[in-house]
Amino acid sequence: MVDHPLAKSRLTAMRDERTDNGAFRAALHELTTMLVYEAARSFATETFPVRTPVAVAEGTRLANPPLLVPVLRAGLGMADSALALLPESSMGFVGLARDEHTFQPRAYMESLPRDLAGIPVLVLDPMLATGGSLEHCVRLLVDRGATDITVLCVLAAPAGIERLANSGLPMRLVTAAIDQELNERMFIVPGLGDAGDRQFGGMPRF
Ligand SMILES: O=P(O)(O)OC[C@H]1O[C@H](OP(=O)(O)OP(=O)(O)O)[C@H](O)[C@@H]1O
Ligand SMILES: O=c1cc[nH]c(=O)[nH]1
Ligand SMILES: [Mg+2]
Repeated sequence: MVDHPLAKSRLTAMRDERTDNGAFRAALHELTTMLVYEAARSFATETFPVRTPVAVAEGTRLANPPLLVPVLRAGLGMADSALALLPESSMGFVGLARDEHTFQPRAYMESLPRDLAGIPVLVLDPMLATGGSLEHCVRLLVDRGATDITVLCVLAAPAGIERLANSGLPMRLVTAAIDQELNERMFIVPGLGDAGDRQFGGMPRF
């Protein structure tokens, strides 16, 4: 868990029901920068000589930049910030919409490299509620050969964390907070509402 005063203040802005869509997106962008910074702490690096105006120094770069995978829609609000910190990365996309009645994820888009063997993957989705959506997404990645998967969330519910842990899928979770529970509509409590709607507005589901 990323436990930092600045991360907490951005999360507080996102929770506040008075925060409008623009300010919500701005807080999510900034919080994502912090989450990526923390998640990248364990990324493998390699060194190489770099010439300064004075002498040669030892430079450092990521040995294997990760594939970024925002889960549409809500994960889109994390994509730009993640790519700004990891400009060498490529991006794939997964589109999932949770059914309002069954709470099962419905996949409507998938744009991923065919072979992910040897490629670290950073999944971006602000919300881990029941865990159905992220389990579906990570399974897609594992089916393509990914073994090094980090999931970046803003808020996680205990039920979702447990579901991912019990799935047996290889992944590491980085989150800004773990909330109490889910309500009868499977929303995180106290949570922040619907992270997609709060960024992009409500829309009729097709
Ligand atoms: O853990 P779960 O119970 O599966 O719920 C979490 C999912 O719900 C939200 O997406 P949503 O389905 O609302 O789609 P949206 O991003 O288009 O709003 C969120 O971004 C996750 O993907
Ligand atoms: O609380 C929740 C649960 C699922 N998806 C959201 O956007 N928010
Ligand atoms: Mg939503």
